[in-house]
Amino acid sequence: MLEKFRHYRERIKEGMLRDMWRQTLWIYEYARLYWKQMIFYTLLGLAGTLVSLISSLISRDMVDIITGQQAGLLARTFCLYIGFSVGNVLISQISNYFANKISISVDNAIKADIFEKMLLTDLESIQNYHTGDLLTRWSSDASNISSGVLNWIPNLVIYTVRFVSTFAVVFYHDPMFALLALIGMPVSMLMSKTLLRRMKGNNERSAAMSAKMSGFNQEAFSNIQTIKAFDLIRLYAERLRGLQREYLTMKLEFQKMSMATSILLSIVGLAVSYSCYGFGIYRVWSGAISYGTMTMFLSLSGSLTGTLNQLVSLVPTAVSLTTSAGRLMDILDMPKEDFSDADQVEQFAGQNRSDGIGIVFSGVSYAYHNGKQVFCGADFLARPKEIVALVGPSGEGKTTMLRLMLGLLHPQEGERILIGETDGEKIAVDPSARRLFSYVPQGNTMFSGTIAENMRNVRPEASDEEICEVLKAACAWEFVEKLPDGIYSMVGERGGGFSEGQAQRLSIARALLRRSPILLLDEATSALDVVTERRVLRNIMSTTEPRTCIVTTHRPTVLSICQKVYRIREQKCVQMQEEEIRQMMREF
Ligand SMILES: Nc1ncnc2c1ncn2[C@@H]1O[C@H](COP(=O)(O)OP(=O)(O)OP(=O)(O)O)[C@@H](O)[C@H]1O
Repeated sequence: MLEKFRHYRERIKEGMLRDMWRQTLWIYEYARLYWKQMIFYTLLGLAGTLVSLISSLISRDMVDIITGQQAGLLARTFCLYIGFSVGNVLISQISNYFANKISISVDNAIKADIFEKMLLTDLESIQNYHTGDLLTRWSSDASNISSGVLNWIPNLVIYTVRFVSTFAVVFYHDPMFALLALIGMPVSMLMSKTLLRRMKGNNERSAAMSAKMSGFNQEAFSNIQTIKAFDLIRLYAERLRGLQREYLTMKLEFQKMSMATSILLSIVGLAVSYSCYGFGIYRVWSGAISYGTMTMFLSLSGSLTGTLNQLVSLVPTAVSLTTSAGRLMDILDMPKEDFSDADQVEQFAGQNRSDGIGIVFSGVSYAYHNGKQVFCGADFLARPKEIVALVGPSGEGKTTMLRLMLGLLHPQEGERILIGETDGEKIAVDPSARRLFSYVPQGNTMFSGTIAENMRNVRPEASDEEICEVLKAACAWEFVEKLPDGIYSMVGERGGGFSEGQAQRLSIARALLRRSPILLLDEATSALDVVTERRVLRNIMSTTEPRTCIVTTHRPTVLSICQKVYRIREQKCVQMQEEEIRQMMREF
């Protein structure tokens, strides 16, 4: 016995069972937040069980009164029976209503929590996952957890209580009959053991397949233009069919296992009910029990077998629950961004509101997780209110430098600090300091909604006048004012309905509205003509806000309005001399 216990303890510590245990503890952390809902849900289930048990007892009395084996008031028993049957229906409907209400609110709460935690995850770590995969984990796996949290534990309690109470009632009337109703139990137990092993692998494969399909669909739908332009419709349609075939083969394989399980369980169920049936007839024939008791036995033996199967079916649910928990834990266990310095940043921002904020990098080295070394001892300085350009060949590290400034990436070596006008004031660059930046990344980053909604994403209290003002500064007003709905015109997904240059100007306007002391423009004016580009940059710097501006560019025309130019090359960031800049402009 002790040996067996040690054996199981060892198995729990290593391998699959250890993972399942860890995942169960993780689910428990969520489950305990919703204990009140779970108790309520459980009580509803138990009330249903109680009412249906009482109905069975009344039905027994009723049959016995009709067949003359028991004296009693038929009308009263009949009314009671009808009353309890209606009560049963009402309780099950009310219980469904509350179960739905609780289920949706718990699902919402868990999803909102997981959504926020996913967004707080370190950028580089989370970007290792395909967005389709992330979406599947957030939607399907989180739903699985919420329904599991709510159903699994209460159902375990409800089914166990139902099983024990039904068994007790039958046992009280006829112990032999009760034991007969349980002859299927060893088979069910054996099945649950086999199911546990097989289901774990199946669930993992199934989740990976769903992530693959969701990734494929999401990528295909967001690249319809490219698929059409390269005449890839047939190729993509064929790829989808390939994925569907793979999905079908996998599902059929699972289905075969489920069929075998169901057939076996049904045969056992049939054997049990026929044995009970035969035994019941024998007991009535021998005068040991009444007709009413036999009817009750038959319905309760069915309920016993049914409840046992429901208990067994909790095994695959538990496995799927822990698999989902494992998939979410992969994401949620990754490093999180730390916003604990928010107060310090607030204070620093207040002290430097009128003089502006600059940024200094000293000896910064950075390599991406895949080992790609981008910087090795790089230095950079932008004093408050300066406009500084970052130039360099494609792929040398300009965008990476801006991500390091935003605290989205963390250098392996070196120091990044934000400075005020006087040298004494400084704070470290970290996620809390991100609120001091406005960023216009490469590509189209507008959200779907109106222009005004896009603007108010960064400053909800902005008035229409303020929005028009920044649109003018970004040279976007000239096309927005011609739109029939002005700032209330709709922007499609990823800036749909606007040209690349127009979307860039809208993005710049949005960044300006944020009124941050440091503005980062990552080739944000690349789609504009040279004259508009210069006008935009001049407007940005001529506003009354004390703004430091860092621009990455491939176009030397911008350089003449910059106070400093840094060149990124061979993992270093070096300030260019006047003559070098002039030479660069001449060669362009
Ligand atoms: N998420 C990432 N993981 C691994 N390597 C990356 C990642 N992002 C960029 N890189 C690599 O880092 C290097 C610098 O990329 P970065 O985007 O900073 O260049 P860039 O100078 O901005 O280029 P461009 O002018 O073309 O925009 C490139 O070699 C790129 O392959």
